[in-house]
Amino acid sequence: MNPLAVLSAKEMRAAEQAAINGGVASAALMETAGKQVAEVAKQEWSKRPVAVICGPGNNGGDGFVAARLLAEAEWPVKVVRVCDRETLKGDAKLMADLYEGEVSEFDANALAGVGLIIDAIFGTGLTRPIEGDVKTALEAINAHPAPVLSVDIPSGVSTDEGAVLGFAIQAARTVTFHAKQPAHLLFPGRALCGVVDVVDIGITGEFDAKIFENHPSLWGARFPRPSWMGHKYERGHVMCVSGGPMSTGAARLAAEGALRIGAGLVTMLSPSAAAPVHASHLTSIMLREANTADEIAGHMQDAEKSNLVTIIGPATGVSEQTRDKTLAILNSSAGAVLDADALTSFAGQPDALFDVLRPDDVLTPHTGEFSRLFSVEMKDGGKLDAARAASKKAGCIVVLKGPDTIIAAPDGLAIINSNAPPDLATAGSGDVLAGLIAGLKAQGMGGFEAAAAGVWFHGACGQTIGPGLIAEDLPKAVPSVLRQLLKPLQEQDDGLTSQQGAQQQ
Ligand SMILES: NC(=O)C1=CN([C@@H]2O[C@H](COP(=O)(O)OP(=O)(O)OC[C@H]3O[C@@H](n4cnc5c(N)ncnc54)[C@H](O)[C@@H]3O)[C@@H](O)[C@H]2O)[C@H](O)CC1
Ligand SMILES: [K+]
Repeated sequence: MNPLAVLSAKEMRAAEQAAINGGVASAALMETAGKQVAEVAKQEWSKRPVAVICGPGNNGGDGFVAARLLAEAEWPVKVVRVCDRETLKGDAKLMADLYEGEVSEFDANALAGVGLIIDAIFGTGLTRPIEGDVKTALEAINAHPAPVLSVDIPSGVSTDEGAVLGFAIQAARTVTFHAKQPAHLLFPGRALCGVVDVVDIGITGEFDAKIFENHPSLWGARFPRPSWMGHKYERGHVMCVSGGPMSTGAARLAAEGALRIGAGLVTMLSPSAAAPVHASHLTSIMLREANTADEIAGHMQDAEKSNLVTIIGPATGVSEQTRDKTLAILNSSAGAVLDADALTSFAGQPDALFDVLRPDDVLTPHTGEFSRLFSVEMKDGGKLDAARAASKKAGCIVVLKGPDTIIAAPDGLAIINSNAPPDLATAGSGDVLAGLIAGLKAQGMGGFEAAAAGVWFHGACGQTIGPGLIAEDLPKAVPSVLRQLLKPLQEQDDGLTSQQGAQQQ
């Protein structure tokens, strides 16, 4: 299975069942899961009194295994149950029976003197909000100074959404099995996991995953690279529609993003009144006047020949005019990246936009713009489903921005990004992102991959700069990230060339 695959709770159960059908004993999976938890505890922490808190299901079963193995390794172990003994069944009961030490019920003294807490209360089987005695136990764990190692997922976090169901554990580290689940990548779940270790428990076989964690290995092979014999006209053209004279910076940030990521030509389409402002800033980016939707349409005419992709939205203003300009782009053969005001200009009449979007167009809303366009209220944990549903509804690629940006395609595929530092939450940062995506699309990447690669680049540039970052820094950081990304790909090429040379000799 692709190591970047992200499985839902249901898919995880199906993968587990497939392994069992293939001849692996379910108790063996649980034994390995518990063993891996104990191994992580031993690797990460020195020997110390540990409390293993076990819940009613198989997550608790993993906890009993970890407790037995840590006790065998002579750790002082205390097992505390947050359920009635009778509720344990199947493999969990078997593992509870195999644990020979004392098991107590959770009370005020349960955590006295412990230096590590293993949270094996709930995993993928959490179905309802945490309340009552269980909540009291979770509160006591969070209030205790010892670090928490969560089994599979911090108890209280919903696997498929990363939302807190009533109350949740704050872990220092989380050991999960076989593959990550959405909650390990989506906030607030991701922050509650601490460091996530994905460990092998012996589940093999292919799985047709629909969700992936963003990484160059998903799209690196299709990432554009300049060739020796190529010229700028083969590297695509990005046009960027500017706002008025007092709002030109956003479009310039987008244009710079597009040029830095490698688009061969970038042109600013500016209202006449704003053209002098741009003229005093732009050097390698071309400047053309375009005041109306018709004039924009005129610039789109040779779109196919130059592989033109047009960005509209950054500070273009929420207006009928922006709507008409957007429609002019979508009714041409130019590709489109629609951001900010271009999206909000269709709030209340989204079908006028959805009817003309093409599958490869890219929308890049932040949560507020998304809610306005798709008329949905965003709740904690609703993001992944909302982005996938929106992509289907709009019939194009949707990039729902945030600390855990989702890139969704109409066929249900989704990528969750995980490399964005919080420093990226700054004015103009999203404008650069629109430019990066358009620049990659103009160079021939499909909308979905261009969006995933653009989002990853944006995060990597943010990491390169770090604290103090302003949006103007992002295009400047692109070359160093490009160098890092293309180096291994270049080495692969060099390897191939030398192999071919050897074969020819
Ligand atoms: N995926 C794998 O291949 C493996 C997973 N393992 C572990 O198994 C758990 C999932 O186990 P499951 O029994 O399905 O669920 P839980 O242990 O999370 O708990 C279910 C249990 O809890 C009750 N319950 C649910 N919500 C609440 C609530 N809010 N309050 C009280 N009680 C609640 C529910 O009724 C059930 O009784 C997975 O996470 C892994 O840790 C295997 O061990 C290895 C293979
Ligand atoms: K847990």
